[in-house]
Amino acid sequence: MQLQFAMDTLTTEAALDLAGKAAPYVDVIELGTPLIKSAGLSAITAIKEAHPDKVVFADLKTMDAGELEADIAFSAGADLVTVLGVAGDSTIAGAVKAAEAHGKGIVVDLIGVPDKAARAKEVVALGAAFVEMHAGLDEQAEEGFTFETLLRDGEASGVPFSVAGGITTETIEAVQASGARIAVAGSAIYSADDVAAAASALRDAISEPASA
Ligand SMILES: O=C([C@H](O)CO)[C@H](O)[C@H](O)COP(=O)(O)O
Repeated sequence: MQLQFAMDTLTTEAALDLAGKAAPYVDVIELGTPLIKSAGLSAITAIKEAHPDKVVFADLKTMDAGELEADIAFSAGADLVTVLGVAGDSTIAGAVKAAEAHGKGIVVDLIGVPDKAARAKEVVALGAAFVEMHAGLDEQAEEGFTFETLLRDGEASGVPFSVAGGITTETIEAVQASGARIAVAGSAIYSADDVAAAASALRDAISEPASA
């Protein structure tokens, strides 16, 4: 299983600093939605130029204009771009068309999708590289939140999936056991006093070596 670092910070400078500290321990560097909205597409270019050996993930969460939005993110340097699973099939198909033109990939974020396992099958059939079983920051803050359902949905989907939703060193082993391709960790790394140590601890908690 691979480790993805989601940077929900607001400036390119902060993102470059975080990425520099965490990069030795992670496979995928994600520019979070708030970062891209705040700093713009140039933040994607800056991260890719600083880390050309890493997979750069642009969390656009596109809902419409799939081909256009994906195209501008790939042109800026992204390797993977997200489209929302609640978007229409034509939006996802358009984003996949842009990915094919660039030789890159679309990830469908299933945040807010009621039946994640069923939608996962549909969007992979449309050409998505994989899906993200995701509970967002607001859902995580709701009373009684548990991400166990994300793991069950991932297993039930039968398609390649990542998991995001407040993953920590205490929970990452369960994510791996679910068969996830990638564990996405944001606040567990960027909110830590020692960012490098937090990323390293998550890496150490993954028992199998990183694979492509
Ligand atoms: O995608 C995310 C969220 O919607 C804000 O952009 C987070 O990056 C994702 O949830 C991972 O972060 P943590 O939940 O803090 O691990």
